Amino acid sequence: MKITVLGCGALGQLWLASLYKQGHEVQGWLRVPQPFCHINLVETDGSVFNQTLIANDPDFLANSELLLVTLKAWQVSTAVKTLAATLPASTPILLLHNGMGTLDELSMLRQPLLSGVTTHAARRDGNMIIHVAHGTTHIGPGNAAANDFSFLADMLHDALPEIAWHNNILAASWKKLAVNCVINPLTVIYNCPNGELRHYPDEVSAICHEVAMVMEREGHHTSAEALLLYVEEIIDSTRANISSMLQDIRVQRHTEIDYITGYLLQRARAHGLSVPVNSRLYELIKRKENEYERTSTGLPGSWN
Ligand SMILES: NC(=O)C1=CN([C@@H]2O[C@H](COP(=O)(O)OP(=O)(O)OC[C@H]3O[C@@H](n4cnc5c(N)ncnc54)[C@H](OP(=O)(O)O)[C@@H]3O)[C@@H](O)[C@H]2O)C=CC1
Ligand SMILES: CC(C)(CO)C(=O)C(=O)O
Repeated sequence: MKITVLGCGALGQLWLASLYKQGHEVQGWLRVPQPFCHINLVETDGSVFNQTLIANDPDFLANSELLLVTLKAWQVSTAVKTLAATLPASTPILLLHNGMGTLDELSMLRQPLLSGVTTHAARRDGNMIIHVAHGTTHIGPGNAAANDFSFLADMLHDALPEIAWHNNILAASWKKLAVNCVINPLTVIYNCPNGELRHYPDEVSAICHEVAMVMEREGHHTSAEALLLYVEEIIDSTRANISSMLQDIRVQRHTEIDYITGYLLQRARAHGLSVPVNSRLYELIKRKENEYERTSTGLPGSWN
């Protein structure tokens, strides 16, 4: 299959390497256009994959059979809209990122739109990408045109297992959103690895209660207790991790808070619900972000 991967960071390079090894024709798409991108990946077993692939070729894009988007949530909408003008109307676009809200931002696209969340872990170390842990990628249709694309799950599974297809991907996206609403802002506030959140059970529980309330109103069957159990499991299984939001704050990068807690607040407001614990966390993270972004311009607006 001919595939363009938009965003050649940690997840992007992992997918480019995996798809290339499976025999697919792949190109990367970089923010600053270049004819080639370099893939330097250290696999979980220590093996190294080095390959130079073509990049930013508009003819390749115009003939692509899949656009795989591995950008941060706040980078997605503008970049995808730009590429969608060249992409065939029948080519599916798969969004893989933390947070929610991009499907709404891209609802005008004519292409089949899919979305997904993953528990694979990869991180940058200098000019290398380290595949830290294998996981499962949950994907499903994000608009009606994508309902018939479950065959993509098999193709992607052969390249980078596990892949799970969901007819209702929003349920999986909300579960991941709940995890990120808890772990990401709290690890920033306490400046700690994920596992230390075990010392803050009241806050973890209060966030889960608010998220469960909003999820129920959105039509997803859940309970605060079920969410709490799930979040506690992830806190334990990722106990040594530095969350992506804490990493972003530490190096003064824009965070995904607008698409995580910000999205929750937006949906809560639409249902007339009050979520004071999450509102406070949102304000605290935005204040930290503003401390280093005060002078910069051109960043996307927030949901709030
Ligand atoms: N890494 C992981 O283990 C996991 C990541 N996720 C989620 O997946 C998403 C991607 O994460 P990750 O790969 O770690 O992020 P990275 O920041 O490593 O990768 C994003 C890449 O996109 C590039 N980029 C930014 N804007 C554009 C643009 N307009 N056109 C082309 N490229 C662009 C960035 O380049 P530059 O830096 O030059 O701007 C960067 O290389 C995030 O939502 C993250 O939360 C979820 C689970 C696990
Ligand atoms: C699951 C978790 C919290 C793992 O660190 C994550 O998705 C992140 O850091 O963004």
